[in-house]
Amino acid sequence: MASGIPIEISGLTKRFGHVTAVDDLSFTVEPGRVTGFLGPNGAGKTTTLRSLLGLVKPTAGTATFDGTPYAKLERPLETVGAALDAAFHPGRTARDHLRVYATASGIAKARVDVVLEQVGIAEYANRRVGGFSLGMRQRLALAYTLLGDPGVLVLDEPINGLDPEGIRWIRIFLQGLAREGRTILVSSHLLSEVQQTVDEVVIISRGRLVKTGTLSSLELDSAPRTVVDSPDRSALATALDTAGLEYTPGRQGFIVDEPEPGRVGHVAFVAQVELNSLHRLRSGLEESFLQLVGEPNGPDATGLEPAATGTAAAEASGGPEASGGPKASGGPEASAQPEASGPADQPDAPDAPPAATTESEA
Ligand SMILES: Nc1ncnc2c1ncn2[C@@H]1O[C@H](COP(=O)(O)OP(=O)(O)OP(=O)(O)O)[C@@H](O)[C@H]1O
Repeated sequence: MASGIPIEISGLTKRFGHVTAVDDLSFTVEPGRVTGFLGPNGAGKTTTLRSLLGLVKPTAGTATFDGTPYAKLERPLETVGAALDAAFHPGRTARDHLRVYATASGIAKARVDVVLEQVGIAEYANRRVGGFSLGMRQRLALAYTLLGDPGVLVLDEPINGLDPEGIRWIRIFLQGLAREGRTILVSSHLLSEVQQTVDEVVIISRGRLVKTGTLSSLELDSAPRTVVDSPDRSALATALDTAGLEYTPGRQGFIVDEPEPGRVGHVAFVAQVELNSLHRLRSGLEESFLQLVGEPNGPDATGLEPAATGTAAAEASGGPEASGGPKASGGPEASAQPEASGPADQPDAPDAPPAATTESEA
């Protein structure tokens, strides 16, 4: 096995005509762990990966493997295994599909059966790929990436289309490869899809970096808050204001920017405000992710509907923009999403290698 080396993205920018797909993006992916490359549809993930693999020419910046661009790698397939836009000849068997690439790359044919075994489809080696399920195709694409036993794997949405058993399998498989010291970069538009698989996350939105770090650091961002309600919301709002607690009104009460319900209860007690609800609200990882990429799940991602404007609570709290609400980083454009269309330059050519080699610019 080739040793894992870092993937280095530095100041990467890619414009297609007037569309800025990737905007001054910088991050590093280290060996020995599985890194999730996350962002909603159209965020620029595929463009970044294609830049990394030399399939599109960056407008600015670099994307390298420990300083070396893909095109300059001496033995690319034995350094980097990449599955982007996997396309298969439907009439060819899984074994033949891999043999073609092994032969073209000077890789021993014996590797074909090794990798088919590794990804768990050895028993289908002589079946035509045309009859494969999406999950089997995903495994075949993965087998291709492993042909050269590379130290780096770059996988675009490898979990998409897998059933729960397939997801469990790929999680254990990728983590095993990472523990061997490989660098594993896995893209996905759904955090929930990869959260069991990845150790680190790189999150982008509209071509820009919004967060890098461990999955647990993202968990910290989804800090718990307290939901509290009273028959006298106006008095409760005054009590919260007096105590300096920040909050957002919801139909089921106020969502207070305070993790300890006991503290909120104490504030109400001191102000002699009767409560009829007091509990902790833990927002999920997925919500935290959606906040980061500027896609809050509705006006009140907590699941609590906002109070009608003009109620005592809303007035007392300063209305729906009061702090204590979701900390979306997307600003006023948070809901404006770029078109979710993928590159138009990915022909499903039956004989094309999994990494297509064309580029079109809008
Ligand atoms: N070849 C191209 N020509 C024109 N625009 C493109 C091209 N490739 C990508 N884009 C645009 O660049 C933006 C980023 O697209 P990209 O496919 O990189 O995002 P993504 O995060 O991979 O999304 P998805 O998960 O939907 O594939 C989108 O607005 C897309 O329409």
